[in-house]
Order: sequence, then structure tokens, then C-alpha cells
Amino acid sequence: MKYVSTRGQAASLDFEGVTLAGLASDGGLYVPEAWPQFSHDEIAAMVGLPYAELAARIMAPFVGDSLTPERLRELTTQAYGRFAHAAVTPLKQLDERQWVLELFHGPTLAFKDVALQMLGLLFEEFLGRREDHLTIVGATSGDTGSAAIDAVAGRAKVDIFMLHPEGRVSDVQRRQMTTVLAPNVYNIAIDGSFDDAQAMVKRMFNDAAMTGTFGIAAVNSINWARLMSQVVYYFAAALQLGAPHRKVAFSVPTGNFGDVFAGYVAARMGLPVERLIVATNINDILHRALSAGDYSASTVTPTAAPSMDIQVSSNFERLLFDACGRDAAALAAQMQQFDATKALQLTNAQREAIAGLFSSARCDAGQMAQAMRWAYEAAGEVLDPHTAIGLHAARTAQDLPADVPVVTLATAHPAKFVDAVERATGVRPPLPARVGDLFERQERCDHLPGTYEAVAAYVAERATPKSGRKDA
Ligand SMILES: Cc1ncc(COP(=O)(O)O)c(C=O)c1O
Ligand SMILES: N[C@@H](CCOP(=O)(O)O)C(=O)O
Repeated sequence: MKYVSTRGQAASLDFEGVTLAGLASDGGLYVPEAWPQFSHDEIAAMVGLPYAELAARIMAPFVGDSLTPERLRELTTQAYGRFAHAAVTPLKQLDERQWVLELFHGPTLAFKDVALQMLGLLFEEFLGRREDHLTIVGATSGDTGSAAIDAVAGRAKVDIFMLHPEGRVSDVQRRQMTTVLAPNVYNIAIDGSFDDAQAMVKRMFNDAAMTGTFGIAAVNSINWARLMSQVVYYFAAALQLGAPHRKVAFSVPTGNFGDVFAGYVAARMGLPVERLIVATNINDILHRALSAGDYSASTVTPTAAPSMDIQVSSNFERLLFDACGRDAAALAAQMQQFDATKALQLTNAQREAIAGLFSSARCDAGQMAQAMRWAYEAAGEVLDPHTAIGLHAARTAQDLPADVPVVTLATAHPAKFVDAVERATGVRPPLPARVGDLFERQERCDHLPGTYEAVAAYVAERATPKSGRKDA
């Protein structure tokens, strides 16, 4: 399997290369040269497989020759062995039509663990074959940070620098990052928003002084391997609800467009998906883009669903690439315009291509709280604010055939956002025992102004060069 950049100018890479590369050198995102396909019979044969086995089947065409099938199965078994539920991503029914797919049974209580537990192992596997040292630079609005740190803390040949917007993550999210005191972990709180942090990370991939010295790698969903792992749970849910003989719709609380793009990939691979509902909070650039073709960023407004307080959704570029017939030159021009003006208008062709599978909804604070209350009163389920936004969109979706089940992705454990949950439902969900004495532990975090120069200097001073020698 070869991977190409959405902007057409970077060298194509194999799976190992793309996992270690992160962002393409032309500023684009890597995607498979062609979408692998499963036949109806191949999908039918997946019914009932244990999660780790299903994961190995779905990932195999993306991994290509970079891992043997046996090694891939060993890695998926190890990655999903740390989940606190035997089903890894259990499905729960709320009423005759609505379901939630619980993606928060990993070590850090959010869906990010599903991909990052695997990515940590892939880094270790591929680094074991080389001399190189990796410098992971990531941006987080709260959940990617803790999941990535958990996945790589204490591992040899890796340093991780994680940027989060100061004061804009929940206490649980912050402590899950800052109480990890392993020497290869650096937490940085910046003045600014997640978008500012993400822009700095992307800039570092194109900073020759940094990439010349350090092996900069990504743990955000700009890294293809992240999305590959997320495709699996769409299959897992749909297979339980009757796929491939029955279509299923998914409602996805969306920020950086990674999770819902994984659903798109599942559909391109042959999974019968009726619709992907993109649910946003009031930071609604994606709702405006999908409903009116207007992809223009405005100022980020902090909300009770902070992980979705995002206005520049990196993975939307991957969808736009497909939606313009993979015309890399046209897409590069469109994205350069967006990078310069923070606004772009989708072409009619792109809008038509996207409308076949996607719809969208915007959810405000009142609607979110109401969805939380409904889930609790109707089904006894306590949902986190992000999941509640997805559920609101699922319950208000128009024109879905009556026999299609709707699965909302439950992206975080409610205890991560305990104050918002208590305000809406009166329930204060306890932290699961697996996170331990989070509020007793010492924190370590540096604070930096929100400028690229400050962050680059901080990383350059502390990171290990790709040669692995500090004196290099
Ligand atoms: C809890 C939670 N829900 C939803 C999202 C949005 O997912 P994505 O950025 O993949 O669209 C995030 C952050 O990414 C998150 O942490
Ligand atoms: N909500 C995310 C934002 C980063 O998204 P990613 O999926 O691209 O890593 C977070 O929790 O950090």
C-alpha cells in the first residue's frame, strides 16, 4: 500500500514511512493511493470476531508489507488488551432506534486510546528497526494529549512535547497529562486556542531547521495510522447491528474531523453506511461547511465540550481531496487560500460529492444539556457533553429511513467532564479506578506564550536529535 499527499508534491510513502512522517512535507495529509475494498461476503465473515482479530483484518490492507499478518495480530492483541471492557468498544441501546458506541474504556477514558494504544506500539516496532530517535510534537484540546502520553511515556527513542491551550481543558484532562512525570514527557500550556497549538505543530513539520535535526512525528489525527485504527469500531458496531445486510447511520461529535473521516473510510471500504452525521458545538465551522459550503474559521468560543472547541479541522482536507476527484493541484490551491485567509468556499462538485453521505447539525449548550437529561431519564445512561452533542444530532436527524439504527459515538467518559454532567443531570459520575489517585499526584507543566518561536526554541533545547546523540 502506497500513501500520497493531498497536495501532490510530497514523496509517496509506505505504511511504515507514513506512520513515522505525520504531516507530508508539502503541508498536505497522507491518504492511501486507493481505498481498499471488502466484498459483501468478506464483511459477512467478520461477524462475531473478537475486537483484536477484527482490527487486524481491517488494518491489514493499509499496513501492506510493513508488518506480517502474525505481527499485526500480536500488536492489535496487545493494544486492545489494556481496555477495561471485554468488547473493547461496547454498544448500548438507548431506545428502539438510538444506540451509543462506548469508546472510552481505554486507559485515559476517551476514544483516542483506541488509536493511540496502537500507534504507540507501531512507533516502537518501526523504531526498533532503525537508529532514529523520534520527537513527537502534538496539540491537544484535552484528550489526544493524555492518550498519546500514556501510549509513549517511558518508551525508548521517543520524546513527546504536548501543547494544550492554558485553562481550556478540564481538570481531569489536564491532570491526566501533567501528572505523568516520565523524563521523555513535556507538557506545555500555551496562551491561545487549540487551533493556535495545532498551527504551531503543523509549522514545525515545515521548518527545515527543526526537521533537519529532529525526527518530528505526529500523534494527532494528521497521522494516517491514527485514522486507520478508528475505522475498526465502525465495522464493529455495524456488524452487531446487521451489517452487511443492513445499513447503519452514525452520529459523530466532531472537531478535527478525524473520527468521522474514519467512518467515511469504512464506507469507502464497503461497509453499508446510510449516513454520517457531523455534530458540532457552537464552534460550527463544519456545520456551516457541510450545510452551506462555507468553510470559514472564526474565533473559538470556549464551551462545556472543550475537546471540540476547534475551528480549523485538519482532516476536512482529506475529504475535500476525494470530493474534488483527487485533483491535488486544485486542492493545494484551495488549502493555500484557506491557510492565508482562514476561509474557503466549497465548489458545487465538492458539495454534491459530500452530500451523498454526510449531513450535519450544530448543538448549543441548552440542547446538549437536554440530550444528557434525555439519555439519563430514558435509558439511565450518563453521557459526557461531547457524546450528548452527537446524540442531539442523532435524534434530530431528518429523512433517515425508519429501519436504520443510529449509532452515536460516545467519545469520552462522563467523569472527564464531571461539572458539566452534574449541572445537566444532577449526577456526579466517579472516576473509574483505573485512573488511580489522579488528584493526589504532583503536576509538571511549563507555560509558554502562544508563539511558534517560543515553542520551537523550547523543543530544540530539550529534544534528542534524530541521530539519537544529544551532542550531534
Ligand atoms: C471527547 C471528544 N469528542 C469528540 C472529539 C472530536 O473528534 P475529532 O477531532 O476526531 O473530530 C474530540 C477531539 O478530537 C474529543 O476529545
Ligand atoms: N479533540 C482533540 C483535538 C486533537 O484532535 P486529533 O484527533 O487530531 O488529535 C483532543 O482531544 O486533543
